[in-house]
Amino acid sequence: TDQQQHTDHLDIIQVCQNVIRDMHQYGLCVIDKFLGEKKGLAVLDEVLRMYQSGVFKDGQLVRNKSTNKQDLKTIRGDQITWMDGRETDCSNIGQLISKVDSIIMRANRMANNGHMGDYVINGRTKAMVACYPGHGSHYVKHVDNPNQDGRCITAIYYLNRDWDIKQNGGLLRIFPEGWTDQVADIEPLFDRILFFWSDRRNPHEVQPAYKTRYAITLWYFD
Ligand SMILES: O=C(O)CNC(=O)c1n[nH]c2ccccc2c1=O
Ligand SMILES: [Fe+2]
Repeated sequence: TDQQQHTDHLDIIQVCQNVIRDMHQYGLCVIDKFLGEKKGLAVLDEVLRMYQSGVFKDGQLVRNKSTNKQDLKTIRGDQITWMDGRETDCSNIGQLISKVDSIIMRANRMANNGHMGDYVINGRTKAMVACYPGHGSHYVKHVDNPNQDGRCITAIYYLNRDWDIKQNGGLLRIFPEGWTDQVADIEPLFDRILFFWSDRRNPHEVQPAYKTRYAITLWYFD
């Protein structure tokens, strides 16, 4: 209905204003209930089906001090697969990607007074679907784009229902440059999306996860 389209349109504008404000103030932005339960579950189903089909590349081997003993054991880190969202039976992932695209592109236009970091976003990577298989799999502290490879915004959509950070770990901790002794702790909760500047302003780490942890990441270029 055009009433529904009207409210959807207002939602998008509201979301874009939040993204512009938070990116300008904090260099990061978290939005919950991004797709809504129904569409979020549809995306999760497609990711789980892909994971079962074995298309994910095996995560790199990570040496990991085991919790109790000091001996080093190797565990598998993140397992990933790349997709453009046009694959068969992945239309919901495709719709997610289009929604993130429209928000980033619109926010970039709306913030023409350089409030989206003075970038002119003109493209993005494919979508990287990542699975941390649990058993302590993690990602060491890093910067996504340390050497000006063109990526300026990281967008991560999380798919983890009933995630209990105390039991399951897998916290994303960002160490925003310029924040003295403060960090941003982001739980990888279902239907949550996170945006942050991809460069040295946002070193971050994925803390050890003890339950399978899924996320879809897009990097936008300027
Ligand atoms: O999942 C998260 O909360 C954050 N995740 C990351 O920062 C992250 N960053 N860079 C990567 C590069 C290759 C494969 C996986 C990754 C990866 O999960
Ligand atoms: Fe990262």
